[in-house]
Amino acid sequence: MKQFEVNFDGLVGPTHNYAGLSFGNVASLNNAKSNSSPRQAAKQGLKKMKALADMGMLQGVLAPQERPDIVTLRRLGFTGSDADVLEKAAKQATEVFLACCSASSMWTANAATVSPSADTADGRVHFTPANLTNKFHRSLEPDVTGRILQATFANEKYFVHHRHLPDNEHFGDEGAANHTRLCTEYGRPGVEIFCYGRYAFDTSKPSPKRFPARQTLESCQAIARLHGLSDENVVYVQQNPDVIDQGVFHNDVISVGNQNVLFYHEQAFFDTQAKLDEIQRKFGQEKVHFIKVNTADVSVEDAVKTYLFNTQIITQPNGEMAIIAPTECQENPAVSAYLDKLVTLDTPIKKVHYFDVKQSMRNGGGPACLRLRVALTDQEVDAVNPNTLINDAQFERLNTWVDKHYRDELSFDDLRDPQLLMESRSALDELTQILKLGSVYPFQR
Ligand SMILES: N=C(N)NCCC[C@H](NC(=O)CCC(=O)O)C(=O)O
Repeated sequence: MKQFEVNFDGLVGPTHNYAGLSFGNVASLNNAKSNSSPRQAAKQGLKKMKALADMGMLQGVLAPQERPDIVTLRRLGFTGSDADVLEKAAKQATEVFLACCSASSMWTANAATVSPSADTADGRVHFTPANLTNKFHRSLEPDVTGRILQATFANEKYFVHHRHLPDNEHFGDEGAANHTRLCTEYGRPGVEIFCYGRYAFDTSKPSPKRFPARQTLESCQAIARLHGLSDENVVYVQQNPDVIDQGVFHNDVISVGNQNVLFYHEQAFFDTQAKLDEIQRKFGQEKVHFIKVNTADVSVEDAVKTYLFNTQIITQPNGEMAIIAPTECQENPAVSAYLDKLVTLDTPIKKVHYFDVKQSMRNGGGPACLRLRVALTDQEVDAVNPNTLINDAQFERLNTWVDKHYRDELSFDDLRDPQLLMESRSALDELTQILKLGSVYPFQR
């Protein structure tokens, strides 16, 4: 049996824009209202997908969502033709309107939590879409995310799809952005690490003061139950509330794991040593490489600015690990010096590849935000919808599709243009044919 980690990257949607919607996410607020380029954004994402496929990695793609979200705007009382709905919402409730235009489903690390078959009681791969309750614009995603995941992983023999957790802050869940898995090999049982920012029911416990903690312990526990994980394979780790207050809105902004490596900032966690000991104990005989980055080498501020930890650590076909980093890391002297040093140390990480994903970074989404990791056996890979896997032909098709449908520049005023809605729908209609997803969007049903 062969085993792989497949990255499913989010394809950026045609309304990609900067609306300043994410309080607690520094980049989102800093770039609010600047013009965006949906075409560049989608192409930057596709280029990263293609590069990983060219490195011999299995690479998938997840479709974006339909925006502007007319169904939600109607649910909120805007009436008339679609053009009327857009016009009225933009005028009468600008913030609500902008939230309904966000292309935020591109960050598929927040699409779901995934447990590989080696970890689950029934030996199938389990998916729970994230409810993303903390931000209104993101809370609109889970239903369609669930449909896209079901169309991508469609075989019940291998894949189980749960409904997202109850839509309430008590069960606030941000998916794989707060979940990482360590293992010896992808197809062997691993340790699933669930990170949370606060306790939902016990307010006497530590929590951030300035910015919201989006994920609760209770949501992590619910997902572990749903996925049939054994207590011996799960570790719950609280994020350090102080780093959430410095802009670490998801744990994947301050730590990332792959196989026997946990790469983290010394300030990332609460009760760090006890948690690392628990991880090592549950991991078993083999030693985990705990790669700690000290504040003296990289400050939390630089980590948030450059997304040093929102990198992907991948195991290449030759067995060596490489880091997929945003070019912001290369441009920052402290961070690039750190990475230059890291590859010379005695750890499995031997190389750094830099990618320009600036369009996404300006909304607080780095390389790791753009992908959902799914560890699969060869049989499970064969059961995935093959049209969602990137090869030369599919890359060419998607790149041409972006050129045909996407605008090069988008401003706030463009978002209310009914023509943009039509363009987006015809783009997505064609996309569901390219990826053979069936009718996943509200306008198709
Ligand atoms: N760290 C991970 N895994 N994901 C990053 C998500 C970024 C996203 N930004 C936004 O939604 C900004 C949209 C705007 O402001 O227009 C968020 O805050 O949820």
